Amino acid sequence: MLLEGQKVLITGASRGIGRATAIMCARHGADVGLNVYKDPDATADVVAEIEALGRKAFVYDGDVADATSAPAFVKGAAAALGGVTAFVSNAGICPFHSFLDMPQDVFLRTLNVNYTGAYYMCQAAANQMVEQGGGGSIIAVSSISALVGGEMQTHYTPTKAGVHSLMQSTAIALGRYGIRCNSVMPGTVATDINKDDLADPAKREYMEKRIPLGRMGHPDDIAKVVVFLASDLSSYVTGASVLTDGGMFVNLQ
Ligand SMILES: NC(=O)C1=CN([C@@H]2O[C@H](COP(=O)(O)OP(=O)(O)OC[C@H]3O[C@@H](n4cnc5c(N)ncnc54)[C@H](OP(=O)(O)O)[C@@H]3O)[C@@H](O)[C@H]2O)C=CC1
Ligand SMILES: C[C@H](O)[C@@H]1OC(=O)[C@H](O)[C@@H]1O
Repeated sequence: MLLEGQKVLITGASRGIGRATAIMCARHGADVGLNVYKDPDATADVVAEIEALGRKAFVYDGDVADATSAPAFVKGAAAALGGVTAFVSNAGICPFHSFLDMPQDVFLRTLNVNYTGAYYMCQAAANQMVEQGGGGSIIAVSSISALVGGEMQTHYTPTKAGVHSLMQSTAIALGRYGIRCNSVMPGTVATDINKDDLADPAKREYMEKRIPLGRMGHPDDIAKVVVFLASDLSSYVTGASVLTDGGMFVNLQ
């Protein structure tokens, strides 16, 4: 097991990549702090899976875009689990919308959840790790969309680039405390975030044909990389990004 004795906190842990990451961290020996939002049934399911693995689970239900959520989640989890050794900023939304008529509320909500919320959460986690001493690992779930664009994602792709850049700068700011900061960049993973978009057979076929490995990602494909970045296997990795996309990014022709 790669995370024996670790205390890993994950935002957006009720579904998709966050859920898979929480369960995989527990499989690798970690106790898990789960930030969830408006999804009590899904949360109960994740907690049950974690506890069935013999690990502890702490749940904090709060909007990452609300500045009070970050200290409440981190401090609550640290008290319940006995500290924080790794933090995964995962929560995110992608309400596809055209650029020219992008409603301000859609733009601002996407920015506040995907970037501002990530900033608050990573800052709270870092302060907890500094207070504890002993270093730690902060992982932001960025995206292939940090590197390329999307016609219906003009509000979204900059937030993914933002969290990637945040990891580069926090890696510098926190290195002296032994805290590593890295991003994982998933390609396209079939989850609720893109359920409607990928319901279009033509879009789904286009995306799948771009992927040399011949399939879209599964949430576990991303969770494995997060476990690596949280573990001692990545002890000299900081300020880095791990593109995890089945080869989609490099596939021009
Ligand atoms: N799926 C993909 O193809 C890719 C995803 N990503 C990134 O991965 C991350 C996870 O996405 P994915 O698992 O696919 O999406 P899902 O929609 O499946 O899950 C998103 C999770 O984030 C939570 N969440 C949403 N808004 C908030 C909020 N304001 N506060 C707290 N939690 C919130 C959701 O909780 P609730 O259920 O209550 O809404 C849910 O648990 C995102 O950051 C996304 O940008 C990056 C590249 C590709
Ligand atoms: C929501 C998208 O389908 C998904 O999220 C991203 O970051 C990439 O754009 C993926 O395609």
